This record gives sequence, C-alpha cells and structure tokens, in this order.
Amino acid sequence: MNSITVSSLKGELSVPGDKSISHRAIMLGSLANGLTEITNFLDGEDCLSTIRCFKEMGIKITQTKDTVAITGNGLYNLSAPKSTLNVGNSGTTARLLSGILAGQTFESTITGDESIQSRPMKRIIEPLSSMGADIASIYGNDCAPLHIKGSKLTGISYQSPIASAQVKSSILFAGLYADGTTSVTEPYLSRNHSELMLQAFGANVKTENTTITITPSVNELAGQKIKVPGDISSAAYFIAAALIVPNSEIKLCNIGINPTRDGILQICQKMGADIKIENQHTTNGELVADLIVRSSSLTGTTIEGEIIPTLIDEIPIISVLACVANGTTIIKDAAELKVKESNRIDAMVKNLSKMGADITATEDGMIIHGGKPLHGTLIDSKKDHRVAMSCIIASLIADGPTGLSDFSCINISYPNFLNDLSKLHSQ
Ligand SMILES: O=C(O)C1=C[C@@H](OP(=O)(O)O)[C@@H](O)[C@H](O)C1
Ligand SMILES: C=C(OP(=O)(O)O)C(=O)O
Repeated sequence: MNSITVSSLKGELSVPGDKSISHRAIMLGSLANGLTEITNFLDGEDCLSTIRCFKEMGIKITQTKDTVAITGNGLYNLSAPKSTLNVGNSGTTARLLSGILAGQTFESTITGDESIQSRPMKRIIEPLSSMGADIASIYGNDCAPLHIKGSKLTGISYQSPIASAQVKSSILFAGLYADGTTSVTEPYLSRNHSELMLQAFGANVKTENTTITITPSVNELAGQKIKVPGDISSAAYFIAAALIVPNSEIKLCNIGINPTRDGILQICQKMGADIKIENQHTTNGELVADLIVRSSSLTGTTIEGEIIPTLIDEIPIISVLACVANGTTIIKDAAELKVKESNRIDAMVKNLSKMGADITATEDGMIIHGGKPLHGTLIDSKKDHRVAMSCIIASLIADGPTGLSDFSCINISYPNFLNDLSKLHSQ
C-alpha cells in the first residue's frame, strides 16, 4: 500500500510530448522523402512500438536524448517485415499502420498484447476492404492478429458511424496510396492531428465541416522538423490534481490545446475551475499554450454529444473530478470507453465505488453524485494506464493508504508520471 500525503501542489511542469502526434510523426516521417527530426517525442511504450514496426520495415530511425531522426525513402520504399509486426498495447499503431500496409506491395501480419487482440478492428477492416484492401482478422473475430496483403487501392467516400480519429486516419493514410480522392465524414469531428501533419508534410488534405478529403499527388511527402506539444491527456492528471488538492497553484508549460482535444479545459471551466491559458502559439499547425491551474470549488455538469471525442481519453480523470464536485455529473454518448485498453466505464466505476464514491455505470457513460469523501483502498488498474493514473490522483485526496495493482502500465503513455507528480508536491 502506498500513501502519498499531499497538502498542496505548487510549481511548474512540462509534461511529455503528445502521444497521438508522436505516433503520426514517426509514421509520416517514415513515408516521407528525406530527414524528419522530431523533438519532445513521447518516449512511452506505445510510441516505441510504432518505431519498432517501422524499423522492421527497413526505416532508419535513431533516437538521442532530445531528438528522433528518421530517414524516410518515400511512400513506396518500405520493405516487407521479416516477422509479425507487434504493436504492443497501442490501438493507434494497429489501426493507422493497417491503413498504410493496405497500400504496400507486400504481405504483413499485425498483432499486439492481450488487450489489443480484443479491441474491435472491423471498424477499419470494412472501409479499407471497400478501398480494395485485402485485410482479414486471422481468427475471424474482427480483432488482431490481422493479415494484410498489399493491394491496389481506390478512393472512397466513407461515412463513419463513429467519431474516431483512428478510423479516419487509417482511411486517410490508405488514401495516400489510392487512385483518386478519398474522403471520410464523421458524425462529430475527432482529433485532427493526422490532417494537420499530412498538410505539414505536403499532402493535399482538406477539411469541410466533418468531412476530410485527401487527394494523392505526384509530389511525395517531404521530411519535416516536428516539435511535439506537451500531451493534454497527460496534463489532465495534474490539472485535476491542482483543482482538487487545496491551496494548489501550478503552471503546465507547452501543452497542446488543439480545439479537437481541449474538451477537458472546457468542461473544467464549466465546472467552475480556475484555469488561465497564456502564451498561445502555433507549432506545425498545432495550438500550444501554458496553463495556470488553481484549486477550485467544482460543480457537477452534463457531458455529451460533440464534445465527447475531444475529451474521450480524459473521461477517467473527469470522473474523479466529478466525485469531488458538488452535485451530479452525467456523462453520456461515451460508449467508446468500453473498447479502450480496458472497459473504462466499468474500471472507473468499480474503483471509485470501492473508494466510497456514489457512481453508477450506464450503457454509454456514468452518473456521479459528487461530494462523498474518498477512502484509500486496493485499486485494480486493469493494466490500463489512464485508469491507473486517474486513481493515483484520486488517492491524493483520499483518507488512508491506497494500493494499486499493475501500475507499470503507466509506461504506455507517461513513464515519468510519479516523478513529475512528486516534483509538484515537494515544492
Ligand atoms: O488517433 C489517436 O491518436 C487516438 C484516437 C482516440 O481513439 P479513437 O479513434 O478510437 O476514438 C484516442 O482514444 C486514442 O488514445 C488516440
Ligand atoms: C485509447 C488509448 O490509446 P490507443 O487506442 O492508442 O491504445 C489511450 O491512450 O487512452
């Protein structure tokens, strides 16, 4: 059992680079011509899985303390992997890479850990197949391992039933190899990092409302210098911690606040949070800023509809905030949480209930009556990094010690999480 007693959080922190942007920088750098240099790359297990897969396909990628350098050979020069491509725990790698592999001239197999082998892949198998891809779930259960035989692809207009950046990006990346134009329309706009980065690398990508269109051109992608903003999904844990631990004031520097990712800020402000946004600027098309967060008295709210994709990975930590807030918080339209690294509705409801919260699972979200005191207990992370880190933040305001099983999963997105947290409460 661990007991972290915290009276306040103070100081300044730069969180590691954004996971979604780090993945895309490796992928597009590998498909571009020439040198791509990435700074503030997220050195977490998921992004290292992406590096490993592209190295397996002959791409030269070198990592030093500050930079990842990729020597790309253009769209058509990946080589056939000698063995199965292992994406580890990373859904983003599995789905985006499938789109790229669909347009190659070789066969490949993708697999991953137990969690990856149970995540839904039909959502990419169907649209990629309608582009002409030869892609199959090896065990016929619509999950990985996937076998992909590179084929000639044709552009499609796809109406996606879900707002998923992984589905959208998989199709757009396949669209780089297709004859003609490919477009994806989403019910709501999901994170647009692929669109912004494709544009930065020179691709012809346009967005109109929630329809994204890619038209391949004779000009191939050109290597770029990419500065990855701090990950708002990682910053979210410290935003929440500073809001709920009394007498806190922290500054989070260089955080990506792309409007397709900033739902956590909007919801916190709606709940009464004192968050100031300073020093806004743009890097490689991505909006970045410093956030100043002070302890605040929070009120419950309703979270639903088009804001959901902009905060989907932050719902576990938002559920912790809702336990502390006065009044009721209702989270709807978030059934996607059930098919992440774990069933995050189930995992958060079970753990927070065990800590004493009044929280109930619904079909597509949760209902939380806030204001009940939280108590330390034994937490089951379900090997899900976001569940683990959210529960560690809840433990800061719980009485008594909290224990956590399998917290090494935090290495997926934030290997230095505990050190960074201790920096803020030892000031
Ligand atoms: O494209 C991405 O980088 C991601 C998209 C989201 O998944 P979905 O596209 O499945 O919603 C998100 O949950 C995941 O952490 C990263
Ligand atoms: C859902 C997540 O990642 P992925 O889908 O890439 O496994 C996440 O990081 O919360």
